Amino acid sequence: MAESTEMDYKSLPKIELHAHLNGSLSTSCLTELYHMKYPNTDDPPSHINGYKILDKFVELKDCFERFKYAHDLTDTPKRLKRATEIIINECHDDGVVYLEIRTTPRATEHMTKEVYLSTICEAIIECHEKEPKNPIVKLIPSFDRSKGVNDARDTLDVVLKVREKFPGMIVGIDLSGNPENTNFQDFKPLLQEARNAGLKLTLHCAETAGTEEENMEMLEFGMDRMGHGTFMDESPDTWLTLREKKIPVECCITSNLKCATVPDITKHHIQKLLH
Ligand SMILES: CNc1ncnc2c1ncn2[C@@H]1O[C@H](COP(=O)(O)O)[C@@H](O)[C@H]1O
Repeated sequence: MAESTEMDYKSLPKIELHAHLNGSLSTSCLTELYHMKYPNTDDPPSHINGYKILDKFVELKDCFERFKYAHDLTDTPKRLKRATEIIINECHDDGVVYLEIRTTPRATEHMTKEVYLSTICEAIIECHEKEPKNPIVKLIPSFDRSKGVNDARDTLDVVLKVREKFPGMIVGIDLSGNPENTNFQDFKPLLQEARNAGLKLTLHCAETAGTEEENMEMLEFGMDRMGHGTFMDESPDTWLTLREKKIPVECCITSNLKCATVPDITKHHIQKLLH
């Protein structure tokens, strides 16, 4: 009988470079966190069924709504730590050998932004101590555009402080969040400051149609990697500049195959990049 030539894709070593922490929680992880937060309750309501995008096509703003229930469940150091551990373990099971987790430091009723970031760093270290075969994990704090520039200012101060406590852990800054009604210009000085401090930059860009001017401004400002770049090919100039500058584009298919965050638009985007 002929030997099976089927490839074991799971065990192939992989790198995962675009994992938003609160966007990478599998359904079983969300369920566990739900029971930690709401003990003695029935199973979570059906909306905790992962990030499954049930509609054929969702608008960008709908995606951001979906993070609210993850944010509700990762609002204490204990649950945030558990969420981090689960992501790392699930990535390990998926054959990931190098993982960059990105996340927006969030102050909640139960923790400051500094505690938020430190908790994740501690979880990363503990995971490695418990299981040295776990992936190498680095952290990329995010500026959420929708929260404005003052929030990002505050975040950068915290990031630089936490970086001192956990040397080698924080490798860059991500610009993400809903770009609607925000202006890239406002974030430039802070991003430059981060760059001067030795942090790499990954910027979500061209997330919606009709932002050619801003896309070019971002390309001219420069970045080490681009998040999504979904509508980048709308103008030949920006498309060419992207290619000339050889900026790697991160396609957010899903950080974890257990989450179903693959909207049609991402598939379309991948096809464009491949051609
Ligand atoms: C089209 N896709 C996207 N575009 C832009 N930003 C996105 C995103 N998907 C996720 N985020 C950003 O990541 C946060 C959730 O993870 P963290 O709380 O940071 O761990 C979202 O609230 C959003 O700010």
